Amino acid sequence: MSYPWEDWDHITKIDPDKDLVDGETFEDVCETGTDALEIGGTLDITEEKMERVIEATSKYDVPIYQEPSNPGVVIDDDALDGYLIPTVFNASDSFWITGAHKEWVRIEDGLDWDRTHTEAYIVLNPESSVAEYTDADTDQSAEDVASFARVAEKMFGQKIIYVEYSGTYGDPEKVGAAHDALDEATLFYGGGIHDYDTAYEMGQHADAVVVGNLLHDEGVDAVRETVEGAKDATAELVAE
Ligand SMILES: CC(C)=CCC/C(C)=C/CC/C(C)=C/CC/C(C)=C/COP(=O)(O)OP(=O)(O)O
Ligand SMILES: O=P(O)(O)OC[C@@H](O)CO
Ligand SMILES: [Mg+2]
Repeated sequence: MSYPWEDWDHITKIDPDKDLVDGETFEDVCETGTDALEIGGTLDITEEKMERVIEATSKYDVPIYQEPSNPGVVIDDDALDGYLIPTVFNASDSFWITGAHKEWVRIEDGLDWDRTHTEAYIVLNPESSVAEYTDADTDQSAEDVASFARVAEKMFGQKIIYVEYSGTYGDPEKVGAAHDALDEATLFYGGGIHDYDTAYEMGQHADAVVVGNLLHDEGVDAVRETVEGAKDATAELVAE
């Protein structure tokens, strides 16, 4: 079976709680060359804000996925290509590993399983709200990260492993270790990507890089540069 994310090099994460840079539109975002949009964030996400972004982005060609940070914000909308549901492998509280998921499945009947996928997060920036929120144990060596990645793929059948440094640029060695540990699963990297070089460097280790804050802080021209960095890194790997 093949999955759409296997072809992605670059993902733009839109936080529905944050604005775009003045004068920029969702059409501009879709024209950066990014391969997919993930809509989600940790704080203050409401259904209304989510719906506004889905409505504005669904007119364009780029696939859109919701990444809900809790069961209460999931939007039932045919315009979504699917749902990428996080599970945090290094969370201290099992609520963020399987508990929230159990609640979601208990409350909702008729989930669309064909469009529902999981992302196995390894959260590594202790300063991030996602680390605080999930009480993640971020003190992980490259070997630990590789082992989590392998457990996620081989024992839990995860198709997407996500090394998450949300808000800060991470350690390429740890990202590379996760990549080396995987056979088939797709590796996402996110955190602190802000220009061509950082996208290029992490793009050499991860299958796809995720760019979040940059869109809201700097805008679409900066995002476009990261698309180029990520695409060039992949082109180079393919040529090797
Ligand atoms: C079962 C369902 C439907 C939901 C539960 C989903 C889970 C387990 C969420 C855990 C938290 C998580 C991994 C959320 C993903 C989104 C994310 C990492 C957002 C980044 O958050 P920001 O709001 O940008 O905050 P920081 O950058 O400061 O971390
Ligand atoms: O906001 P940044 O630091 O780009 O991180 C992207 C993403 O991994 C957040 O979940
Ligand atoms: Mg963020």
